[in-house]
Amino acid sequence: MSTLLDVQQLASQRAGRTLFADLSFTLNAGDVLHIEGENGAGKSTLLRSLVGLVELQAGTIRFFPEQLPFAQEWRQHTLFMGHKPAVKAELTALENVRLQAQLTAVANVDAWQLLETVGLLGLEDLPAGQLSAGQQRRIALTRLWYSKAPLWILDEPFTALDTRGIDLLQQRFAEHTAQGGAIVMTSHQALTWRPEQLKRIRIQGGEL
Ligand SMILES: Nc1ncnc2c1ncn2[C@@H]1O[C@H](COP(=O)(O)OP(=O)(O)OP(=O)(O)O)[C@@H](O)[C@H]1O
Repeated sequence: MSTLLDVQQLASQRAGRTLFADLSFTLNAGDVLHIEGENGAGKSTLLRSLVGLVELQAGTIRFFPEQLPFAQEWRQHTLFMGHKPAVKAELTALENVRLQAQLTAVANVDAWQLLETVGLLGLEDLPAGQLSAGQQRRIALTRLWYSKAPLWILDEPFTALDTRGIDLLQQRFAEHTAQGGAIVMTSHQALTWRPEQLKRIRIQGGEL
């Protein structure tokens, strides 16, 4: 079974408070890792640490393949989505989808097809700032339908989605893992889909 991510003995502190310590896990092809914990427990900090956006107090993170230089490595290997949908309010839905594809250097993306997939056809010409929170989330999530990255790191991807949106996203997760991808995600909601290879970590008061 191929390993995509190996994390050993991570520790993180914020304002002198230990969020987590001695955190180790390995992600293999097909794995879904669900990070759970109350507000402020440190879930986002952990995901941001994995992609180098937050400094760690201790630990090692190894992405595979290892032969790539680090700066390129996680970008080519990993898709990271933070908890706020990264859309530009002044651009239309269609322009946002195209811009996201350009920024991730993916060519030949059919933006219209993506909008249809996520249920936004008919809204393509509206500025994203005039769309609802769930509709903006759907724009951001279109990346998941063309990403070639095997490892997805997703902070609260279900936020603001309705039931159909959550089902759609979980179907996409199932396809991704069936093709050998892996997912690390936070969510306050239990998954309604039961992945074959589900791992769970709960961060609570600095304990795991
Ligand atoms: N940039 C920052 N500087 C200082 N402290 C921070 C910073 N970002 C987060 N924190 C603190 O780190 C702790 C963990 O925050 P984090 O966002 O990781 O929690 P979370 O588990 O993702 O919470 P939520 O469920 O509310 O999204 C919080 O106490 C927060 O105040």
